[in-house]
Amino acid sequence: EKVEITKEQEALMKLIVEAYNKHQIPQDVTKQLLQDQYSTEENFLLLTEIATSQVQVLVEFTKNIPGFLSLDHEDQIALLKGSAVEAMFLRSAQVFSRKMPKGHTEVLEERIRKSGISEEFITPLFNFYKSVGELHMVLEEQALLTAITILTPDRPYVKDQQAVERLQEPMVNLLKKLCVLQHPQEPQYFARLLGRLTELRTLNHYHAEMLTSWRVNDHKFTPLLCEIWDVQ
Ligand SMILES: CC(C)c1onc(-c2c(Cl)cccc2Cl)c1COc1ccc2cc(-c3cccc(C(=O)O)c3)sc2c1
Repeated sequence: EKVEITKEQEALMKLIVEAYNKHQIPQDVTKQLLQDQYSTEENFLLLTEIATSQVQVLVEFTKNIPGFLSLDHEDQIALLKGSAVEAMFLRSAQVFSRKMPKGHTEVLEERIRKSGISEEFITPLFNFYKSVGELHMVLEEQALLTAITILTPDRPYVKDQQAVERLQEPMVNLLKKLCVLQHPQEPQYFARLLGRLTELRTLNHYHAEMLTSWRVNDHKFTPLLCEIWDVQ
């Protein structure tokens, strides 16, 4: 039967996409990727600055998700802390899937490869970027997938999981309809998108190890990253 987006789904879509477009890392931060110092230290500092800016952007985007601010305040924090790494993998993955202006893609890859991350994490990290790139997600899908990731009910320390499910479910239903409408020739596209969310969960584990190895080599993070990642 014909797939229809309802008026209220249309309104939800508009809110999520507007929030996603409104909250972006400032150009002057990402433009620094093009500067010419490429030492491991310089790359780490640059990625730390971008990640810090990304967390600020993520918090603002999350506050615009309908219903999020009505959740229990401690649950709001638990959702942000639990999803930050996954949301940043999604965000940085978009850079690799769309051809960034002025070759951001190449310099970002170079800087990530030479930022003190051990080889064992580089492989799964770039496999994920490749698998997201192959999906050629449209902006609506990227925005919804980020909101769905943030609204994952079973994050550690979330008390009222049902309240989070009630916010996540309409987003998942909307994304499912969008996928059918955007990719009619690919019925399994929605399943492939959700498969990326599963892959994101495994990347959380790798990221925890990345943080430990950086800290062992006495790398400093910003106060915001220390707070969201419970380090130092
Ligand atoms: C603290 C730091 C060393 C770190 O620790 N782990 C990670 C990480 C790494 Cl490596 C990979 C995945 C996830 C994490 Cl969390 C990072 C760096 O995280 C980030 C986070 C967001 C973004 C957005 C970018 C980006 C570029 C150009 C354009 C745009 C754009 O949105 O236009 C975005 S790069 C970037 C790097």
